[in-house]
Amino acid sequence: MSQKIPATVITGFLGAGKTSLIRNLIENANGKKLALIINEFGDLGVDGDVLKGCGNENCTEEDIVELANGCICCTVADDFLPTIQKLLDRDDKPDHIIVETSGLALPKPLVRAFGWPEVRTQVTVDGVVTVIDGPAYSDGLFASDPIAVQEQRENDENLDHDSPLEELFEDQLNCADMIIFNKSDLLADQDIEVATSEIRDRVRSSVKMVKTSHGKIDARVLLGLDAAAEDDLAARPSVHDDADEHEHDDFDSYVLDIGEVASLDTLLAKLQNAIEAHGILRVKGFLSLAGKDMRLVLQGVGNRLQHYYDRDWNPEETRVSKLVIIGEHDMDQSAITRTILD
Ligand SMILES: Nc1nc2c(ncn2[C@@H]2O[C@H](COP(=O)(O)OP(=O)(O)OP(=O)(O)O)[C@@H](O)[C@H]2O)c(=O)[nH]1
Repeated sequence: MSQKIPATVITGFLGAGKTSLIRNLIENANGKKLALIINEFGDLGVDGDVLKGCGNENCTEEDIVELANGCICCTVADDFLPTIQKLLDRDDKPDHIIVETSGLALPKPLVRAFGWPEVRTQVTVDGVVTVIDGPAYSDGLFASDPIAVQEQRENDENLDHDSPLEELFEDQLNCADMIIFNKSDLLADQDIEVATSEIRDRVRSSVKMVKTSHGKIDARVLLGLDAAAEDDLAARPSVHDDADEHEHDDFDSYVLDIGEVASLDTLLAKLQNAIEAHGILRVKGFLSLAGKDMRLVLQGVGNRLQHYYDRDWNPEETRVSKLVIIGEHDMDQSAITRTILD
């Protein structure tokens, strides 16, 4: 029998740096031919577009498949399985498959799908890599709020989990073979030490931990973990093990079309206000600026906004300015829109 193709599952919360890690991997693949399956929460397909912009021969546009119909963990049968089957049916098979889950996905149902008979004979999960947003962890974003949890429990006796963010974080840690503690450039050494030692206490002793900036890590460290995670599910407990599927009702996203931007500074100030006033978790998209030939990529994680020009607008494409906005389910979309557009 021919050797199985290794697949790496990259998981981690919204904006942790998964796409940055993959971009770095494409550029340093040591000649390996990669295929990417990119799953995104929100309808804009920003990550896929950013990665296609790399233009690298290790990973051409045809090697990148986007799955934008919600979280991969809940659409494995409809989306993931046919996609991977198509990759495996190709004449020029990839050397390694990388799957980027959405920041809200639970990794375990995806790993379980690799155990399905049609897949397991041809592919094995080389490793589950969980990317952590270092500063967000240190700011306590994933820590449960014991008082709030207790109050929720008193109102709902069936509630058996912590906050949605804490719960996701726990699942992503429990499933990991490797933890990437990212954005270490934004933290002091002492904070990194405290955070990484807390995290180490929460994961299996075999889990490797690496700190990175901008997802820069040697491909030889990231790939080749040889975990066969699909055969090792029992060691990866999930708070959702007893549920058929998990609800994404805790989170919501919408796309805002803001038209041509006259002043980037004004827009950034309004966005900052909206993020702070409405607890927006993630903003990303492309902007058309008046008088500029290039497309601007805008990325917001928590209250940190970044932007850069990625390429010229093509003469045949319509210049649009669209942002996907992701927050908890009760975010007030019309108030957010007013803050940004008025
Ligand atoms: N300062 C700093 N910024 C980073 C680092 N890694 C990623 N970023 C920035 O964080 C933002 C989000 O990075 P992505 O790589 O898109 O994160 P992601 O996990 O793919 O995001 P989602 O797919 O939306 O969940 C971008 O603006 C990146 O440039 C890092 O190590 N340091």
